Amino acid sequence: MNQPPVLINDTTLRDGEQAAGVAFNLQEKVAIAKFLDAVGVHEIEVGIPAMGEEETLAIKAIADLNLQAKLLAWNRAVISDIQASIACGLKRVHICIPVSGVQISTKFQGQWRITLQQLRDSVNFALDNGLWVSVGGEDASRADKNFLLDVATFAQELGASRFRFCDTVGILDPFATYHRVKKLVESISIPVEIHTHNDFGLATANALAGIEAGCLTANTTVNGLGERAGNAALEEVVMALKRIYGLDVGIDTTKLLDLSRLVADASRCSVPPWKAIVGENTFAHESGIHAHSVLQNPATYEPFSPEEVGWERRVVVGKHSGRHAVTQMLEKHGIKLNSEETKSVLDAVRQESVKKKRSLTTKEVLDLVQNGRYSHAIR
Ligand SMILES: CC(=O)SCCNC(=O)CCNC(=O)[C@H](O)C(C)(C)COP(=O)(O)OP(=O)(O)OC[C@H]1O[C@@H](n2cnc3c(N)ncnc32)[C@H](O)[C@@H]1OP(=O)(O)O
Ligand SMILES: O=C(O)CCC(=O)C(=O)O
Repeated sequence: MNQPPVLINDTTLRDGEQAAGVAFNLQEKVAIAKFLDAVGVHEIEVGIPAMGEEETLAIKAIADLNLQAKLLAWNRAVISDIQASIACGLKRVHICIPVSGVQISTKFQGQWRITLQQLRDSVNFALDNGLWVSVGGEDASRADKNFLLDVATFAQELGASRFRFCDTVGILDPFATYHRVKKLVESISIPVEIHTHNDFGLATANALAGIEAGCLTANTTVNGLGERAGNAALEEVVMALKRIYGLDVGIDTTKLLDLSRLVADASRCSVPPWKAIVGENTFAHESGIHAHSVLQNPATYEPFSPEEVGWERRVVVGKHSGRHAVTQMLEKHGIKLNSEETKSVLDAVRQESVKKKRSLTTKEVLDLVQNGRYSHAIR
């Protein structure tokens, strides 16, 4: 098969797990890696071997699975970090160095030459040990533009096979992302990866802008889990590429919901109902005008069919319902009401929904009909 136009390098097991309070155990890490691989994710950032034994045991267990997906571990520009990655049996490493003034002054006391020396030493060490190397420019979005290009060129000259552009604190918009990444892509010959954060709710849009500007890989996480407001969500990037850009990256989208549930469960971070692609309301219709149309033609209010991402469509009855949805629900249960009776059921539904603060179950609607004792109701 030809290589897809864009590769997904999923970092749920690294940046996803960095979300405050999230801690996967070995079994969960292995299950998530297997699922990512099964849906066709091309690369998995499995974690940070420098964290110690618990983490390295999980990473080794994933490496032993011989998955189709390529595995890489995250490292600082520190030789002992690379040694820890090698000890896990990994063949690919990602090596991060800060590139913005604020990061270099805080972490390296402003000594950018030392930062670059550490990068050189760690990349050389990795290459000498036969590893494939990706270099990450942490806080690239706040870096001096020329310095960023110098670092990326330096990484390329050292022998890195990829450079990751990181919008570490999520401060770019898609337009700025496009221009900055395009400049980077045009300045180096190794592929560029986009890594975005969601501090202003723009992570997915910025990941797409990076891809549009020429990135070959996008760093994503399931459910957008990750540091602070999270990362670009795997399911959003994949579906936007498929449905907005017409780019099929070879991922089985029908499994995205199950994958989301697995990660929500393991992370103990539930997904809000309105969350794109995997939120429980994404294919639920309550409003009368919507339900009336969707019952005839779902395309009126759905961008694509629910089955494409593992959902089923739901038309629910609640405060905003109109008579068409209620009539359809009742007729399915052999109940035919005249228009006055339907209106009266709708009034009761609205009151009950406000009281319960949710839509009603079928049984609750049937009970309302029963309690209304409509003479025309046949069962
Ligand atoms: C933007 C990102 O997401 S970067 C990824 C961040 N992820 C994590 O931090 C999660 C896992 N981290 C950890 O388990 C630990 O922080 C470890 C094992 C990596 C390091 O732990 P410790 O040695 O206890 O150091 P601590 O975390 O307190 O401080 C970080 C150290 O790394 C240095 N450092 C930070 N980034 C880099 C880098 N890219 N390259 C080299 N050194 C770095 C800091 O300057 C500091 O150095 P110092 O100990 O000499 O002062
Ligand atoms: O991989 C890197 O270089 C840094 C990654 C990261 O998590 C970030 O910058 O937000």
